[in-house]
Amino acid sequence: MGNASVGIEVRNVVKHFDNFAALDGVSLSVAPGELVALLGPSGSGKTTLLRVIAGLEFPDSGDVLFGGRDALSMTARERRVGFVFQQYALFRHMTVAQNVAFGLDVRPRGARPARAEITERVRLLLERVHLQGLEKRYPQQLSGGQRQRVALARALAIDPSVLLLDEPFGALDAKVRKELRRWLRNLHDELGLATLFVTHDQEEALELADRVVVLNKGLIEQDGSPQKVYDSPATAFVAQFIGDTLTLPVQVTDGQAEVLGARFPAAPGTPEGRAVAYIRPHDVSVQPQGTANGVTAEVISITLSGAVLTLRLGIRGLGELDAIVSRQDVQRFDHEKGSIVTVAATQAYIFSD
Ligand SMILES: Nc1ncnc2c1ncn2[C@@H]1O[C@H](COP(=O)(O)OP(=O)(O)OP(=O)(O)O)[C@@H](O)[C@H]1O
Repeated sequence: MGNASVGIEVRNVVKHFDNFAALDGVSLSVAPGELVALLGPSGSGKTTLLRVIAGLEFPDSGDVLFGGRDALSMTARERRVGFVFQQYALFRHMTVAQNVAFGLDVRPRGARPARAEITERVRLLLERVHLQGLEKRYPQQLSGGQRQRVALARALAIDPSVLLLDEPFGALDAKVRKELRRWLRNLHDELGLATLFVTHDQEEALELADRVVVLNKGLIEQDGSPQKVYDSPATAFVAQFIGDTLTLPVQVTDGQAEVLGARFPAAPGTPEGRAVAYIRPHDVSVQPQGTANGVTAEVISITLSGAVLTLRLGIRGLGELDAIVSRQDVQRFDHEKGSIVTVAATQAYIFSD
């Protein structure tokens, strides 16, 4: 270990497959020591962007810089990218130690460290990913989470200049994913590399990253802190993609629209007239009828979802809407199936139709 970490800069990258623009002019940067999540739905271009950065795909136009140097003129090997894939990345017929050593073993003789040095490096790497003692196991003798940690150790073995992770926890169950998220965050902080982490899981992106870049159809919709992306979605796509939003039709007048009894500003540039309000179930308040401003609704069902309850509400003329409320509120207000309640939005995002 020991090569200085470098930042990644992507400038206006375009990549077509036939006539289809997988990347349609993408710019982003990842500073040394920064962990950036690239978040987007399936097919939005996330993997393509990682492959362009890694040197596995060549862009039609645009630039990729590592530490200010033109990376497009370097081969994939010269870029020294640590890459972790979603799954199937380990060699089944090789032990854990052989898998981790792979990137060093395949180097030409002059550039290959001595056997003893490789063995020692593998030992240190396995310690770093908390898998010491498992050198002789084969991948099928490991849990999914352990396999991905081996994959990370293998990516680190080449002493990478940057780290690219393509849905590394995508195939794991929710509990393991959460544990590995924290573990990865700590490891990233120790390493101080520029890390770009691809995910389609908004919760993972918001919890893990210093910055979230939302990609849709080959274009960046928003690039900002997790809080900014969550609290101030820049586009209708981000509003809809983050936070399990519900939509309601609204009318914009004087740059505002009434949503469930309260007025909220429309996004800058939203034309007057028909528009769409995006509301998160957490931003819907449910009170006993007549005790607050809002609209009248009927509780259609109540579902327990962990520490909170989801109330499905029927609003005449508008349809159905979910509200997430605390158990205390449900008890305090005595909400039950069939109750008539007053519903109000505490936050809403309004974009053109
Ligand atoms: N080699 C290729 N040839 C043709 N089309 C491709 C190729 N690679 C990717 N694409 C297309 O480019 C688009 C972006 O693909 P990409 O794999 O980058 O998306 P993604 O956001 O990583 O999706 P997922 O989350 O499903 O992996 C998709 O429509 C895909 O079908």
